[in-house]
Amino acid sequence: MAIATAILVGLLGLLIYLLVKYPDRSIGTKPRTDLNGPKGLPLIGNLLDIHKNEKGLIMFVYETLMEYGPNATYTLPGMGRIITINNPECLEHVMKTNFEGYIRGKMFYKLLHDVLGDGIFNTFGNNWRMQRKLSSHLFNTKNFREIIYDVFEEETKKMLNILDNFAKSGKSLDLQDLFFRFTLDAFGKITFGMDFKCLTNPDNPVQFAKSFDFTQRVLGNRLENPFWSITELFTKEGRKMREECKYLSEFGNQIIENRRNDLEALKNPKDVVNLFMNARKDNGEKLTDRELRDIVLNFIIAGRDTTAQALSWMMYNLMANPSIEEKLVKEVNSLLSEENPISSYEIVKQFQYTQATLYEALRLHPVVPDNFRVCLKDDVLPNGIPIYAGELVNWCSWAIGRDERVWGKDAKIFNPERFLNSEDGLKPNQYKFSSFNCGPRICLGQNFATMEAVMLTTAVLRQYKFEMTPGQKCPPDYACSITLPMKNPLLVKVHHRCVAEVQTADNQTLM
Ligand code: HEM
Repeated sequence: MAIATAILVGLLGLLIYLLVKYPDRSIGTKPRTDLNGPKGLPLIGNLLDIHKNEKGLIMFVYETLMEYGPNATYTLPGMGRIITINNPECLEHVMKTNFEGYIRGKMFYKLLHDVLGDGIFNTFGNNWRMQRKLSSHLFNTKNFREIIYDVFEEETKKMLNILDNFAKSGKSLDLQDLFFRFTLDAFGKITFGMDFKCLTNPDNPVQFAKSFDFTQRVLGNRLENPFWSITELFTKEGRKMREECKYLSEFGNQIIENRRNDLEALKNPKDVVNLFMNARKDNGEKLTDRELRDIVLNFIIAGRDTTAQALSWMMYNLMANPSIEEKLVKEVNSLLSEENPISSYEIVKQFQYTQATLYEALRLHPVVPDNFRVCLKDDVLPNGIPIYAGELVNWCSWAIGRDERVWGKDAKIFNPERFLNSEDGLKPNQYKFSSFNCGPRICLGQNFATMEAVMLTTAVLRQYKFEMTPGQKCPPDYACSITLPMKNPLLVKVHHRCVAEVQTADNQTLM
């Protein structure tokens, strides 16, 4: 009894000590009186501030940016102190000038490892350099001409057929789901010579896609739950996560095994799997099957989800802004025709207004909305703010896209012309427009995704017009994920353009 009482008193004493030591911040963090930021609670810092926000972390960071400016600070249990770098100068410093000084860190590595393993998204240092160098071979002009364009054309034709059926039947269509099917089919063919048949068998749910979506959702939840590694041991979600990760891992292994047994496919020098199978690491060894599997899965995430979400947000914004859609269709009609209904490789770059519309959708709905790095060695930002080793920096492209200090008074308005009228045009400053990331880790697939999205939207919008079915939330809610999918289906009616009714008033509500 006496021992129990002594332990209880000891624990109480420890709790009081911790409460006094960390009165407004998460446990283990040092105070930063030189920085502003939302006051936190004892021991858990700003954890509840994030959870009380419907849009979670991104809205919390946005509100912090509005109230305290681009370099504010907050704390979270498990993550420690986080300093925001929501301005182009600081982002450039972290992502380029002192590139070697910041990494994603052990905590994020562990959080993402079940799904991303040691693939390109989740590695730093030599492993990253090797994967980046090899991956970049896929994106050369020759490949664009010889493989990528042909696959996009073939898949675009399938999309046009599907839309034709929906226009005739008058049934509602989930546009977001269709874009996910399109990008997975196109990407599977280009990178692994594999047809997932998502477009040709629309009623047959692709288990791989379902598992993938589930794991993305859980990764999103993990970002907002510092205790995920414990809670997932006991929850249904945790159990399912382990099952789905196992399925994905076996799926990736199967791709590698099939390839090893397919002598014909092994001869294709441009295929991503082959590229990596033949590659040598710095120590001269070949990659293991496990390493190859991680690379395959990372590529699917990169190629499927991102572009499908960009297309969904672009279409939503066009439906909400008919005058912009009208300008885009005018451009389409000036370059495409009955005889040439799909853009050729040669003219795809001429769809400047369409590309600007895609970038504007990504400016306001960046598919990687939030990002973090851990500081390895004490550092100073260009504006004199010190960052100490172990502290995290955080930038939120979603919040930066809405900041008038960066984008001017109309920051929250959907206006593709801002790209065309600016000096940089369609090559915007990557530290201001960070939707494709920035610095040496800028997205390798930017041109790939741009070409895919422009080819598809121009062919589709020349012939069809979408109308949102009534009763849906505008703008759509975000699903919990590490990327930015819509929470609910994007339901539309499809009309042949010639008979479509013309709407007049733009609805630019975006927040
Ligand atoms: C609209 C479409 C896309 C957007 C907005 C986008 C955006 C991004 C972002 C923000 C990152 C950085 C992620 C991070 O590590 O935090 C990234 C990295 C990457 N993206 Fe994309 N991406 C798109 C499409 C694609 C496509 C289609 C591919 C492949 C064909 C691709 C390949 C990659 C690769 C390989 C990386 C890793 C780069 C590295 O860490 O060195 N992306 N992308």
